[in-house]
Amino acid sequence: MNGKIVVDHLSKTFKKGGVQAVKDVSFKVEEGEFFAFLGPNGAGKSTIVQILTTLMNATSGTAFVAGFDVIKEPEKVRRHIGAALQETGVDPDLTGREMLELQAWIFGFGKREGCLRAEELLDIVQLTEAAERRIGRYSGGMRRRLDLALTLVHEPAVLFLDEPTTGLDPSNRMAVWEELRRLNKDKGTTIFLTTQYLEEADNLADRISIINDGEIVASGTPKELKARIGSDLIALTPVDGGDEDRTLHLLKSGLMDADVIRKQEKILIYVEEGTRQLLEVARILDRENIEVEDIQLSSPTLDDIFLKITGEGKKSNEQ
Ligand SMILES: Nc1ncnc2c1ncn2[C@@H]1O[C@H](COP(=O)(O)OP(=O)(O)OP(=O)(O)O)[C@@H](O)[C@H]1O
Repeated sequence: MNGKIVVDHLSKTFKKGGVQAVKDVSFKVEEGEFFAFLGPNGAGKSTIVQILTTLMNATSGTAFVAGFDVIKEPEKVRRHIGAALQETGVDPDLTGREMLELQAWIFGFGKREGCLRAEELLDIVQLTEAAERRIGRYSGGMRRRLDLALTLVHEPAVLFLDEPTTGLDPSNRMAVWEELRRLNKDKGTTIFLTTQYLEEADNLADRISIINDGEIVASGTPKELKARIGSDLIALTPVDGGDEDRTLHLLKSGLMDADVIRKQEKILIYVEEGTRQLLEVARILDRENIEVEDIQLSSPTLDDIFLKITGEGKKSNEQ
């Protein structure tokens, strides 16, 4: 089973609107790896997934999935992948079991084999009890789990999941996570997942690429990325804006190993040990008579991470 993905200088410009959704993107996913593309709305995640799953052509560049060229050998690619995309076509009048049996038939299973496979998959995604219910009556979480089961019918070497847990409640999200981990560890399935949730990528992926505005802006293991961005964020708002330059300067020089940046009226400080550093921040503010309206300690959001990474990009370009 060759579960590798190799993407080289891939670009996509939509004729309609002239949007360059993917800009010269290159990356590799190793066989058996759990890889996540993390990015906000409109970053280009779905476009890349559509190209890799042969549903759309790239404008330039090459992509190989499971050893086959997505442009020249789309049928071979399709035979080796499973894809749970954002808009999947399931018939709401069929039951979960019927839909799975139909999918098995599409993939060339005989009747008996198809029934057995459907039974097995219903159990895996915990839908056995809802097997005889019409899909139209499934909850959002059940639909996602059925989508997942449908992609697994033919035991694909590579699984593409486009935002598989968007809109799910926490318990259903956990159930999907569990299943994905199991598939990756026990069956060695290569998983390519897109998400807007930092927590999801962090929990599941061996490696993450952060994508923004069609470009990969950072890649690494969750640990490497977190080390780069700091695991905690202190955000403070000086009263009436204060003397921002002075405050920024004092914090930068007073805090070792912290990144201090400005975001509108706030000052953001990325640190490793937030609680300890919060005390130090308070000491500096007090000593220098800087009044603040608000000070908060939290985990960085995706927005904060982009701001930091794109800010770093600018700095290194200027050097
Ligand atoms: N068929 C299309 N025609 C024209 N522009 C498109 C088309 N599909 C996507 N785009 C544009 O390409 C860009 C990337 O969209 P894409 O759907 O790949 O982003 P995404 O990261 O998957 O976002 P989301 O998380 O919202 O799904 C956006 O600016 C989008 O408006």
